[in-house]
Amino acid sequence: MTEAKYTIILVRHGQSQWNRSDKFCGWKDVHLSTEGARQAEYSGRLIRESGIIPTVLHTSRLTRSCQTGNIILEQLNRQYIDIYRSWRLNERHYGALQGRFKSDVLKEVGKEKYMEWRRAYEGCPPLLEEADHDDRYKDVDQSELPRGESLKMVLERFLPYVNGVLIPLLEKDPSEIPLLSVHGSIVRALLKHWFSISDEDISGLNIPNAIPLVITLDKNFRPIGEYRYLDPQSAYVEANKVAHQGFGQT
Ligand SMILES: O=C(O)[C@H](O)COP(=O)(O)O
Repeated sequence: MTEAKYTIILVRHGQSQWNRSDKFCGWKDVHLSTEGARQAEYSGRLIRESGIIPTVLHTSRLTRSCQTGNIILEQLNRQYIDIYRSWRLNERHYGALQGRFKSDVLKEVGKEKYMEWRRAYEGCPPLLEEADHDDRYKDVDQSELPRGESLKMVLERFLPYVNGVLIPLLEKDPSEIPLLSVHGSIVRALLKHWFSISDEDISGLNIPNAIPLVITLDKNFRPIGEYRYLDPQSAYVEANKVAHQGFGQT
């Protein structure tokens, strides 16, 4: 049997205020809703009960991912651990759809286009004229900042973080357990990459808010078995709600 060498915990942030109102969010810096903060607490409890205790936190530069990570660490009484933050862990940039109600976009462009923009691996939403030149991205080569992205583009900008930060940290100390408090598209991109999910199948994968999932890797950073949610039943129910966003039924 292949020996497990590394363990990684991934979690999508808790419900944001725009998740609650079914608006495209992307790089807009929307905070957690009250329910989202409660979900993040639950996430922390699940991790505590699993006994898989993170030793380092990675977040994006978006507040909802930072808030979720902080709440989880508070639940674990581990607010002292190191935190790494990067724009490369940001949600997929939703281009000109950001701030629009999902139901309005669905009505306007029809189901096929709507699903292509939301879920097709190479489906890219209409681009913004200008990238987000926010202070938090001041150290980033401005030509790298997206104006809208497909999941494929997310994977391309996220992999340098996996190979340049995440993996080297684990190689240095294999006992580290990183917690990635991130976004739906980052979780989808990472699962696609590590579990070789096809372009077609990835379009059917939806990620629930704030249900942690655990991945075990061998010494060559190849996954062992399947990834597993710490609360599979809730993950199933909540992922189904995500799938139906915009359709007026949850
Ligand atoms: O950015 C957003 O709007 C959400 O976090 C993800 O939205 P999606 O599930 O429609 O891709």
